[in-house]
Amino acid sequence: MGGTLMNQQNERLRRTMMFVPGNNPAMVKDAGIFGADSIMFDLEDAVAMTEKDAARYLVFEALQTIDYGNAELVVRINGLDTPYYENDIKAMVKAGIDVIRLPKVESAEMMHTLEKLVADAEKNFDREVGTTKLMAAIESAKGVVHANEIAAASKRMIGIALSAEDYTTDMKTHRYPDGQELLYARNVILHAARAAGIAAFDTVFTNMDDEAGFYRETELIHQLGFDGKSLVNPRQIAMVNKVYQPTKQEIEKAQNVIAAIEEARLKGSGVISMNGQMVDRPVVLRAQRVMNLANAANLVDAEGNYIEK
Ligand SMILES: CC(=O)SCCNC(=O)CCNC(=O)[C@H](O)C(C)(C)COP(=O)(O)OP(=O)(O)OC[C@H]1O[C@@H](n2cnc3c(N)ncnc32)[C@H](O)[C@@H]1OP(=O)(O)O
Ligand SMILES: O=C([O-])CC(=O)C(=O)O
Ligand SMILES: [Mg+2]
Repeated sequence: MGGTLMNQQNERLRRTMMFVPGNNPAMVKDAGIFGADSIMFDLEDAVAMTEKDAARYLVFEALQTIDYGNAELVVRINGLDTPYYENDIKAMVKAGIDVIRLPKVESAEMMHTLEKLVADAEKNFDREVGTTKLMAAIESAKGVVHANEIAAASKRMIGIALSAEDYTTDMKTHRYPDGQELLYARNVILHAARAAGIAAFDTVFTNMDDEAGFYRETELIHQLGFDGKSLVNPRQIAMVNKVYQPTKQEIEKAQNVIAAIEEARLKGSGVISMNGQMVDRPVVLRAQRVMNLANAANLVDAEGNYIEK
């Protein structure tokens, strides 16, 4: 079973992974001020062919000079079928990027190719081998069919993401408000990620004027169990955080569960009854995730009291 009590407590939250076009100096400069859990510099589809070198150079410089605080730094490199990915990998590893996201992944072999190039770059640029983490974007039927092996392709994997714009094109459909066309892919990707013990990310929502639609989609993927979502705009960050923020009642219940299990543990037991409800390991793990989310949303003070907002 994935995750001990300890690493659940320390789990890095990845609710919001915001795309930042790698060739836009103003956006690259300010990307850290919006509070995204992960900032994802894009060298792929947000960047025109004529701008590929300029974007790589800009992101490389930004990574050396700008303080992005606690945000995880991710770069979406160009695909393995382009002339750009090798230079992307070298520059990003040299700059010390946290995570490389490979787009349009269809097999574990593609991740192995990436891993080999990343390891070579780490050796060349004196970075500790294994420190650059990887993730895969699944954007086609073939990618969905191979999601299990992709998710388990490397020890460096931190997550897999659904990329619904390319995926719906591949499936000869398009995106509908109710998301029925994505239900299978979402569930496959989520199960592949959970089975491999890594994170699952939902896709971007591109209609900036449809707030109700954005909330509807975010509530759905939260209910399914996704860690979070790829985003295209800073305004979407607060909306995702709102959906992922636990309620006062959920927080109080989680605190009671954690207190009860501590008491049980002191008595040498792993299970206890709380108001007639059995509390055991899975209940405790869920409670710890609630507290992790509550702390990230600054909803509890140092004494554990709920902060009314
Ligand atoms: C299918 C795919 O591959 S999707 C992934 C690739 N796509 C992208 O990376 C697109 C990223 N997003 C964007 O470029 C923009 O948000 C757009 C084009 C969608 C909308 O642009 P706008 O209408 O100008 O956005 P908006 O008015 O909300 O911008 C407000 C501020 O946030 C900034 N901003 C907007 N999006 C981003 C972003 N993704 N990253 C950083 N800053 C951003 C704007 O520069 C603006 O800053 P300012 O007030 O200092 O001028
Ligand atoms: O990763 C994403 O959500 C954006 C993307 O490339 C796609 O939807 O094709
Ligand atoms: Mg895509």
